[in-house]
Amino acid sequence: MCYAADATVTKDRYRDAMASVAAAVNVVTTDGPGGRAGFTATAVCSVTDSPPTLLVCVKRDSSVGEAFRANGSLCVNTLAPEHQPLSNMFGGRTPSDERFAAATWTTGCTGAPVLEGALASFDCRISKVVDVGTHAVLFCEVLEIGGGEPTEGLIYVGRRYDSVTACGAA
Ligand SMILES: NC(=O)c1ccc[n+]([C@@H]2O[C@H](COP(=O)([O-])OP(=O)(O)OC[C@H]3O[C@@H](n4cnc5c(N)ncnc54)[C@H](O)[C@@H]3O)[C@@H](O)[C@H]2O)c1
Ligand SMILES: Cc1cc2c(cc1C)N(C[C@H](O)[C@H](O)[C@H](O)COP(=O)(O)O)c1[nH]c(=O)[nH]c(=O)c1N2
Repeated sequence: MCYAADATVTKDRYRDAMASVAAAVNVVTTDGPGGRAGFTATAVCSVTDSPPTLLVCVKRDSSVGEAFRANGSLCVNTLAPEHQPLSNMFGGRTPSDERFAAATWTTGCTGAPVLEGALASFDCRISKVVDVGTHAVLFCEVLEIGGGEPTEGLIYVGRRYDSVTACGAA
């Protein structure tokens, strides 16, 4: 039985292990009094369907984090394989206006940009924020859902992109 992390559980060892965990890729957006912002996130997961709630983890020292807190709302846009270049743009070092110019957007009920062609989009009110280490965990109540039938999804695994085909899809 162990009650404390052993010395081998370093930040690098943790990241190396997490790199082997395949994850869906999302562009998370917001707009409002705190300004428009968006970033690529794999740290997104479903929490409960009653009320429909998901979570998003965002680095607290990132340039985008404050806009999400200030607006109190966001949209999770789940990416298709053709969105890989968009994922790289929203993944850092690209000015915000250039990120948004690279795709077509509509506006969700919260005012957040909704990506045209996203596999699914979840427009949400941020219901709770919990700071854990370097990240803020944003719990988000889903207010509006968009998107079509899933066919192929973009995943990130082994520090690179790949795609998966949904069972039954052509
Ligand atoms: N949760 C996150 O914040 C997260 C997730 C994926 C990628 N990234 C960022 O994207 C870039 C490329 O990542 P990579 O996968 O090629 O190599 P990497 O070695 O930086 O990350 C490997 C894996 O560790 C996890 N991870 C990375 N940074 C993290 C962080 N700060 N907090 C919690 N988990 C983290 C992710 O699952 C990631 O896929 C890096 O700058 C990385 O920080 C961040
Ligand atoms: C594939 C992939 C996956 C993630 C990221 C990157 C990439 C390439 N990044 C990093 C994040 O997108 C990047 O730091 C943003 O651009 C934040 O804005 P600034 O870095 O401050 O411009 C990221 N950041 C974060 O806070 N939570 C996450 O889940 C992820 N996931």
